[in-house]
Amino acid sequence: MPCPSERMRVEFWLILYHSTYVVMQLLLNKLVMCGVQNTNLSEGRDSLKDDTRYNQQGSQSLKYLKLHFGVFERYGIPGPKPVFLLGNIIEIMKKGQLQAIIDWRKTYGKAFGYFEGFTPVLSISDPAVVREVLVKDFTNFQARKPFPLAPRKSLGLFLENGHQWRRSRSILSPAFSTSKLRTMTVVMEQQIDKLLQNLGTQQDKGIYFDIYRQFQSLTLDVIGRCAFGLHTNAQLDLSDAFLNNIQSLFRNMSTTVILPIVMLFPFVQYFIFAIKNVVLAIGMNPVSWLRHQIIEVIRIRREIGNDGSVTDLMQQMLFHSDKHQKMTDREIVAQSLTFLLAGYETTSAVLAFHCHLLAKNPEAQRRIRREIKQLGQEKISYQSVQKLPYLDMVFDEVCRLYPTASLIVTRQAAAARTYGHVYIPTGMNVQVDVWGLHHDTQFWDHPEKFMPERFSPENKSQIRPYTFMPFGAGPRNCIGSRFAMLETKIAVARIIKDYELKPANSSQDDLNLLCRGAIVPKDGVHVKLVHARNAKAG
Ligand code: HEM
Repeated sequence: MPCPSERMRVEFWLILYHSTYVVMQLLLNKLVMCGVQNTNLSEGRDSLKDDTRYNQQGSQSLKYLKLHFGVFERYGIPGPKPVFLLGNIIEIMKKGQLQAIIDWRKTYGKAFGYFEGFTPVLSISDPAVVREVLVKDFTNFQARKPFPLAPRKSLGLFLENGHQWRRSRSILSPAFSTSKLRTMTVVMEQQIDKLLQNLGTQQDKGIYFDIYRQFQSLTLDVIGRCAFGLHTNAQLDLSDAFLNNIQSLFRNMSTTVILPIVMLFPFVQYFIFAIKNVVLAIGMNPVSWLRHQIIEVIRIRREIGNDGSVTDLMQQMLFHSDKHQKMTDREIVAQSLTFLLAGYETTSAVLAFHCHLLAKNPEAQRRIRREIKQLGQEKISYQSVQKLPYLDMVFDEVCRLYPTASLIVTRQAAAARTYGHVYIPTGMNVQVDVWGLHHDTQFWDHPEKFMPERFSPENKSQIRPYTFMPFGAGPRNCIGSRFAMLETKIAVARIIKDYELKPANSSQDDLNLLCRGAIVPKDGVHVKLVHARNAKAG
């Protein structure tokens, strides 16, 4: 049942929709094509543009819209019936995007179509089709689904497409090489020391506290320092300006009223950009604040120059040896923002999900602790964390149960394709339903149970390819996956070595989840820490 505030939100949107409808009608004829361009469904050989009915009636935008909203029906793709102009946005807003997709998958199966407002999306959770889209036929699915409200220029790696994406990916990939990661681990370890100090204070108090908040500060300090040499101090100072601006950016993302409007009427973003530029110019926006900080870092780093002593992401962008590979300041700002946000949000959620599941599974904690003991005096570091096979299994199982980035594995078809029974029209947006794949009883025994043994070396080889993808797959997979795994494993190993995690409420089996790009624990993860030497021996 939606809570009253959610209901009020839905009602607010309906009223807003009706009151703007008349105005929209006046604008529709001229502007509908701008919106349609956003989905690219009108571009391509067998798309709507080639549809004979569209050609006869294309000049009449209302009839065009009917064809647009009939795309799945026309191609025999099952899915929830879209409401004219609203698509399936009401259900998405009522339940949240993740829950809506989970429910639709139960009804319509492994390939179904829905409308994110105006944008048609084909959800896929058939591993054979997923393999084609993400890997084998990647050249046809290089682009991501457009993100409503994405800036028009300087998108950053996550949203870039085509030549720009290839260029950025080739410049940025070396920043995550094994030797660079080894260097970054030293910075991670220093920040994890601070986390442990903070946890020590919480343990002394003997109270339940939200450990997710601690992880948000940790991951910001880690990515800030490892990637840009930024001296954020989010762990020791909760009023750290970086932390506050990033938190308000994500808060705005999940509560903004603008996003659903743009989903319904993509052309509205052209007006919003004009307003946004004014807002940015007067510096009232967290993005604007973050941009200014990054510009300042660029200035300082240029002044210091490249003495070869720092080899982070910023250095990679500023001082690339190949002059054709040098990035403009505008590009550097966009890439930096992308990495700052990606590094902060996903990893902190994954750390929090680890604590939630480990707190409920004390035997798993004991096994990790025993494994760490076998390291003897060896410090938990880049090398030693690779020698903890059970921790690896736990990491995979946590990411299977809570694939925090499952809603961002999207692509757009450059040309139409048919794989088995699944037809993907030109320009169609494809959402790989990672959550559905990770929780499918066809591929996993008791998928809702926490069972790290599924990922033991013997069992791992039995896992069907493309049913487990916490970091996506193919050439566009997560560029920061090894960085995130290292940070998570070192932090979890250090915590479990010293502390036993106790769940705040053992009867609360399911976390409330919130989708705001990544899937995060809505109300945090509340635990209590008991010093490991006082915990019951296993
Ligand atoms: C546990 C933490 C993380 C998870 C679960 C995660 C997951 C993902 C997923 C699922 C994708 C989309 C892949 C696809 O479409 O096939 C992605 C893309 C991306 N991730 Fe991560 N990520 C994590 C941490 C990070 C970190 C720490 C960074 C940066 C240091 C990062 C930077 C990026 C970027 C830039 C992309 C876009 C890649 C492209 O389009 O070429 N991620 N991530």
